[in-house]
Amino acid sequence: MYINSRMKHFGLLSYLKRLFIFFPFCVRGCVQWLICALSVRLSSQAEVSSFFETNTSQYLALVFEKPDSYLGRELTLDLLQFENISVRRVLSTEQGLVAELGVTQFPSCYLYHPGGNFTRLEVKAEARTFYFYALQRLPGVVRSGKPPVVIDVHNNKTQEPWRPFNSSRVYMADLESTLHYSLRVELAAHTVIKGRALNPLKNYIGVLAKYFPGRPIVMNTLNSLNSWLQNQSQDEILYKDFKEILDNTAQSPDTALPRGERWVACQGSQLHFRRYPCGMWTLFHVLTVEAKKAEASNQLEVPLAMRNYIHAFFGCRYCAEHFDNLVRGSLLENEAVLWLWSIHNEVNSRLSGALSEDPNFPKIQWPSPDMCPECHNVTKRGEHRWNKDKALRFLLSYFSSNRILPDYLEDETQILAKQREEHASRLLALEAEKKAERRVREAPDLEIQPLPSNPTVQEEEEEEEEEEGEEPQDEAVAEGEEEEGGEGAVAAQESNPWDKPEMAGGERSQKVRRKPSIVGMKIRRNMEDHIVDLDLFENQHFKAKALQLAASSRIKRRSLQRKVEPEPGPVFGLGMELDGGVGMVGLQPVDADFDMDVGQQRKWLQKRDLSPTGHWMSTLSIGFSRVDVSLCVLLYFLSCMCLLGMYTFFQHRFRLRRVKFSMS
Ligand SMILES: Cc1cc2nc3c(=O)[nH]c(=O)nc-3n(C[C@H](O)[C@H](O)[C@H](O)COP(=O)(O)OP(=O)(O)OC[C@H]3O[C@@H](n4cnc5c(N)ncnc54)[C@H](O)[C@@H]3O)c2cc1C
Repeated sequence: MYINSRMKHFGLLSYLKRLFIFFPFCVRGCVQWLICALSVRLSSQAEVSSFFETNTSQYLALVFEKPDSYLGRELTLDLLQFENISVRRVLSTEQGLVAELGVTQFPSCYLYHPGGNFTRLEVKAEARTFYFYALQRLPGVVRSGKPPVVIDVHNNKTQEPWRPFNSSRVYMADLESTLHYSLRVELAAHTVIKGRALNPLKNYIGVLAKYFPGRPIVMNTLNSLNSWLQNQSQDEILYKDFKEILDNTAQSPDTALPRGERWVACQGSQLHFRRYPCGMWTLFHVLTVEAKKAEASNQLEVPLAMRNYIHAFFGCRYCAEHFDNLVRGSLLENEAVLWLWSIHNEVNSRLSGALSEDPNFPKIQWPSPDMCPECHNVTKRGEHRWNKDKALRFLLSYFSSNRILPDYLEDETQILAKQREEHASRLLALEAEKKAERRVREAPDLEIQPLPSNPTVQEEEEEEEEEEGEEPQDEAVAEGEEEEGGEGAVAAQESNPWDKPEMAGGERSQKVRRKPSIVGMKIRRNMEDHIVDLDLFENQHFKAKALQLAASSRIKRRSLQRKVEPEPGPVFGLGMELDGGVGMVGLQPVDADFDMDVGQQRKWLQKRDLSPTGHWMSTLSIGFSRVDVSLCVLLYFLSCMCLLGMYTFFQHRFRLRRVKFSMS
């Protein structure tokens, strides 16, 4: 009996649970059906002729079809989220309109313009995909709430100059920019690369050295990185050692990877759109195609290297997780080119209309019917099918190394000259430092004070707090310095967002240790000192930048507060919120002068990604000064007192009334 009732109870519970799970889907289905039923309208000649008197749409798309066709309904649903276009079904039985336009083919689509004229929509096949693609690309048709960004072709001071490009070609400048970003910025967030992250790095550099179709100077760099990595027998490497090979500090001839980013086909209409993630996709498509052409014995080498690199290092952890799940769920076919293409299309379909989508470069199922009409097939029932053989042929040609355009590339001799200059100035700085140290040693009466000559923003803020009579809160920097190479050291570096871009690993700790001698010199600077103290100069320069940045980021944070904060969205490298995030800060800062460096990226990764609690804490405390908080507490206290006062007042009145009542 008891068991029976328990069973019933259990059955009811599981029923409720199921209901709870499926309820949202049922509601969604019903809502979609309702929307469809309400918005799919049959049009008559009378309605069409008066359409523009009551509507502000720029176009009216008339889908002429047989009564049993679903095309008009599907297109109405597809285009519901677009502005400036309306869709109407016109049945073949609607004699008036059919005769007026002389329609003989069902289905077919006609556009009705405000001027009163009709034009037939030309598509390769009378099918949903083709119609949808053609209609959403009509001038003026935009996704609701996403107006296209007007690209200012003429350079304005805050944006990079727009580089005109051919949208059906791949550019080497994008690929080199991706390498620069990946190797100098993304990897630099990891002071020590060890354990399970080391193999992905080795494989990534391995496939780059094998298949990257780069210029000789870049290939020399990739090859030296690859052989250096393969010779590392320990299970960890320091990023700063990796960087020395990358920057060719040994000055091997004709070896360099250009610095900086020059996005061309991966340019976005705003600085937070496209760029590095676009470059990453392009790079991996190129590598898979090159591996295929080289008839590599292991066709999975590139997809696996990509998956593991993304998993271990990709700046947008949210994207990496999604990608991981996608790859796990997909069949890693032997045909790597097609595999990556279909995975990419799945990502495109998920992100279509998301906040991270550049309105000027909408996410589509790629290649579009315009780019490769033969890649698209339509079944007899009007369904879309990919022609995979044609798609493979298209991909092999599109990403082929001999079609990659060299436009906008920095000249090789310039790159090498710059590298030599940098090397020379680095040597000069080292020499200056050594001289300074020698001077300190030779002058024993010098008072050595280990003052930090490069205060971080955090330290600045602490100083401010100390001035206000409060204790500094964070001692991570000091602790980190003591534990070089350990977690503390990482924390110390991560807590300093204004580190120089090329400073990583134990380098900073070493620098801090060297400081006393230089700081000591600072006190006696009045003595005619001809040594150029580059450290001091750089410190001042970075400090000024840091303060400027801190001010601008404070302003940004305050303005962001006014927006609705969604769930913590994915953080892309330097803080790009994608796919449901706010989409506020890009891979490149909004101000071109504002060089986001390694330290900043570390701070972003640490604050916004690696530690979700930290993210929320920082989100909660954004923009509230101590005065705000005190005012809040004061107001809270006053309202409590007011409530208490009212309560006692009414209690007193009621008591008086009760007394009066009992007396009478
Ligand atoms: C591994 C990975 C995972 C990501 N996950 C997310 C995520 O979860 N959320 C998020 O918001 N963003 C994510 N991104 C970023 C996102 O996919 C886009 O890269 C970014 O929004 C820029 O889009 P885009 O318009 O430049 O085109 P991209 O999708 O970056 O494509 C770059 C270029 O590749 C070509 N192309 C497009 N589709 C295909 C295809 N199917 N096959 C071959 N070539 C194609 C086109 O020429 C296109 O211009 C991810 C990026 C990567 C590399």
